[in-house]
Amino acid sequence: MPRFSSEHLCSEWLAINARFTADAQRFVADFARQHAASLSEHFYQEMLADPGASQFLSNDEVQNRLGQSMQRWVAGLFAPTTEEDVFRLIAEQRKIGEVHARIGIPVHLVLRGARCLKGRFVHLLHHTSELDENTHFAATRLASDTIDLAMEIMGHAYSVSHDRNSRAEEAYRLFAITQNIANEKDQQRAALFDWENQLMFSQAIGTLPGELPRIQASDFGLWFRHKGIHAFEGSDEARAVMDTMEEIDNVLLPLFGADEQSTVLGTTHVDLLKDLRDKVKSIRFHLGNLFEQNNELEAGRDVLTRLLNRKFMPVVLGKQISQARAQKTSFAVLAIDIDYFKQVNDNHGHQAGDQVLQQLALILVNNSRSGDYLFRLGGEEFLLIAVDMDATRAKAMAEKLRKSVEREAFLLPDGKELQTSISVGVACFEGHPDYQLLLRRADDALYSAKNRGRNRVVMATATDTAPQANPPG
Ligand SMILES: Nc1nc2c(ncn2[C@@H]2O[C@H](COP(=O)(O)OP(=O)(O)OP(=O)(O)O)[C@@H](O)[C@H]2O)c(=O)[nH]1
Repeated sequence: MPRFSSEHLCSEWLAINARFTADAQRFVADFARQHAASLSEHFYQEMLADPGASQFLSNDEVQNRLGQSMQRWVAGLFAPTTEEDVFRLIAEQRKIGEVHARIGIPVHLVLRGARCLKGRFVHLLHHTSELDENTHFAATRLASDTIDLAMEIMGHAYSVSHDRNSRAEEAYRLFAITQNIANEKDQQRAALFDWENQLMFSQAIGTLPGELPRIQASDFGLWFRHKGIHAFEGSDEARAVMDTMEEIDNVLLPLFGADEQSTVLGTTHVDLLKDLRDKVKSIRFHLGNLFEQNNELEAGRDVLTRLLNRKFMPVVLGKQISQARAQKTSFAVLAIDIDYFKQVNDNHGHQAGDQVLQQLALILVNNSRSGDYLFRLGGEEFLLIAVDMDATRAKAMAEKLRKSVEREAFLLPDGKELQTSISVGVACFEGHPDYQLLLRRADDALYSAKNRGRNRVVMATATDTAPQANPPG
C-alpha cells in the first residue's frame, strides 16, 4: 500500500497551520491543553456506553493508561512549532494506528472516537464566551482539520499494519494445517498418481463407468477437499483443482466404459483418455504451484532447534489474548535466555554452542505441555507461551525449567560435558489487549534476572511496578 512520505505529510500539516494566524494557533493549542482532561473524560464516557467499544476498554489498566495517553495526545496535537515537532507528531499518529491494528480495534470505532472528540471540542469552543466570531471560526476549522489529518495518518498506518497482520494470520493458518509442507507435497503427488493408476487399471479390465474410482473420493481428493482447500483458501489455483476434479468425476468418468472404437457424443475412447490425462496434468501443475507459493511456510520454524521462530509470535499472542479476554482466563509469557552463552562459543566453538541450543530446546519441549508454544527468538533467546496459566503456576514452571537446565550435563561435540544456566522473566496476561506490553514486561523481568546475578526467575508483577526477584534454589 503506497503511503505519503513523512515530508509530504509534514508540509500538509504546516499548510493547515499556515492558513490561520499565529494567535489562532496559540489559542487552539492552549485551549486543547486546558481542556485535555475533560475531553478525555467525555471520550471515555461515550465510548464505554458503546457495547462495541467497551470490550476494548473494560480493563482498568487500559482505562488508566488510555486516559493519560488521550490527554497527552489532545494536549500535544495542536502545539507544533517546528518541523521537528510535526515529524514527531506524524510518527506518533502512525504508532497509534499500528497499536490499534495490533489490538484489533475495528476501524469504525476509531473513527467514532474521533468524531466524538471533535464534536466535544467544537462544543466547548462554542461555549467559550471570550471568543469573537473570527477566532471562533478559525479555531473550529483548525481543530477540525488537524484532527482529520491526524486520523488520516493513523488510519493509513492502521491499514498497512492490519494487512500485514492478516497475511501473517493467513500464513499461520496454513502452517498449522499443513505442518510439514515438503512431506505433504510428496504424499499428495503420490496419492494423485495412485488414483490415476487405479483408474487406468479399472477401465482396462472393463469396470463399469459407475464403478470407476472417483478422484474426489480418492485419498488425494479427500485431502484436497477437506484440508488443501482450507490451506490454500482463496486462491484461483485451488478453485481450479476443485473444478477439474468435479469435471473428471461428473463429466469424463461417465463417458468411459463403452467399447474402445465407439464414439460417445463424437468423442472416441482415445480422446477421452487424452482428455483425462490433460486434466490430471493440470491438477498436478496447479498443485505444484500451490505448494511452491507456500514454501516459505517452512520459514515458520527455526532450522537449528525446530522450535517456532518469531514469525508467528504476534499471531499466536494475538490469539491467546483474544481467547483469554473472552474466557476470562490467563496465560504466561516466559522470556528465557542462556547465561554467559558467549563464553560457550568462545571456549568450545560455535558448533558446541549450536549443540547446547539444541539440547536446551529439548529441555524446553520436555518441560512444557503440548498446548504451549515455544519460540526461539534468535541467538540464545527463547520464549515460552504457557497457556491457561496463572502467576503461581507460571513461577513454578519457570523454576522447574531453571532447575532442569542447572542439573543438565550438556554434551559437547568433543564428548565433554558442560554446565550452564538460564535466566527467566515471567509475565502473566493482565487484560491489556496489546501483546507488546506483555512482551515488554517479560523482557524487563528477564533483564532484571540478569542484573541480579543470573540463574534465576523474576516475576514481572503488576504493570508499572518493579519486577520481583525469586532467589535461585
Ligand atoms: N553457537 C551459536 N551462537 C550464537 C547463535 N546465535 C547467537 N549466538 C551467540 O550468542 C552469544 C550471545 O552473547 P551475549 O548476548 O553477549 O550474551 P551472553 O554471553 O549469553 O551473556 P548474558 O546473556 O548477559 O548472560 C553471542 O556470542 C552470539 O554470537 C547461534 O545460532 N549459534
